[in-house]
Amino acid sequence: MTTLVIADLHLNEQEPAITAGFLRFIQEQAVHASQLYILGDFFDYWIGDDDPAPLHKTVADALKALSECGVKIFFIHGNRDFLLGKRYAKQCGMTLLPQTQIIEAEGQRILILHGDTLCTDDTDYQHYRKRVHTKWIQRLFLWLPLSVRLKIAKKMRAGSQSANQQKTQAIMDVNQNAVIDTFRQYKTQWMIHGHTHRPAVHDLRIDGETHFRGVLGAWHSQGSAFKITPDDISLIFFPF
Ligand SMILES: O=C(CCCCNC(=O)Nc1ccc(S(=O)(=O)N2CCN(c3cc(Cl)cc(C(F)(F)F)c3)CC2)cc1)NO
Ligand SMILES: [Mn+2]
Repeated sequence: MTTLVIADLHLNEQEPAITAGFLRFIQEQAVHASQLYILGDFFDYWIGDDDPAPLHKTVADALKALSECGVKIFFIHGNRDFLLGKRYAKQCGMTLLPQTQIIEAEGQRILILHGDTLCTDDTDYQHYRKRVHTKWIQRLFLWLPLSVRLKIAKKMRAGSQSANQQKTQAIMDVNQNAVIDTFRQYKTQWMIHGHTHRPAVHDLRIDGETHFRGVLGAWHSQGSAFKITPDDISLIFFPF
C-alpha cells in the first residue's frame, strides 16, 4: 500500500485552480492510499474554526468522504493554519498531530514536521511564532469577533509578505545545525517537511550514517507529494 504526504497548498478563495487540483488529487491518488499526511500551510490563512468561508466546507466534505473510504488522514499545523482546531479536524475526519512526529509508514520510520521550526536563522519569525503559540494569546485572539480577526489577518498577511521580501533567501531556509540536532534527537533516517517551498531530497552524513531530508513543493502551478511504499520514498509532481 501507499502513504502520501503533502503540504503548502496554501488553499484560498482567490486560487480556485489549486482547490480543483487538490480535489482531483483526492479523487485520483489519495483514494488509493492507506494514509494521507498533510504537513501544514494547507490553508493560506486560518483565523478560527468558526470562519464560514465556503472553501472550508468544500475541503472538509472531500476529506471526510476520503476518510470514509478508509484512508487515514493526519494533519500537522503550519505557520499559516496553526489555529486549525479539533472541531474542523473532526469535520474533515482527520487527526491532529503534534508539530513534530515520528510515523511508521509502510514499514518506514519517518520524522514529519512543517519545517518552520528548522528555520532558526529567522529570529524575527521565531519570536513571532513563540508569541502566537502561547495558549492564552490564542484564546484571546479566538475570542475576538470574526470581523476583527479578519482585519488583523489581512494586515498580518500583507505584513509578512513585505517582511519576507526584505529577508535573504538564506535565513528563510532551514538551518543545517537545526536539521542535524533534529536527526540526532529523533534518530530516524528520513525526515519530510514543507514550509521552504524548495522541493528536493537532500542526503547528509551525520555520525557516519546517511540521512535524508525530503522537502515538499508548494502547490503554485502543480501538485507535489512524497509517495511512500514499503521499498521506496519518492518526491512526485503532477499537474492540477
Ligand atoms: O508562509 C510562509 C512565509 C512567511 C512565514 C512567516 N509569516 C507568517 O506565518 N505569516 C502569517 C501567518 C498566518 C496569518 S493568518 O492570517 O492566518 N493569521 C493572522 C492572525 N493570527 C493571530 C493569531 C494569534 Cl494566536 C494572535 C494574533 C495576534 F495577537 F497577533 F493578533 C494573530 C492567526 C493567523 C497571517 C500571516 N511560508 O510558508
Ligand atoms: Mn509555511
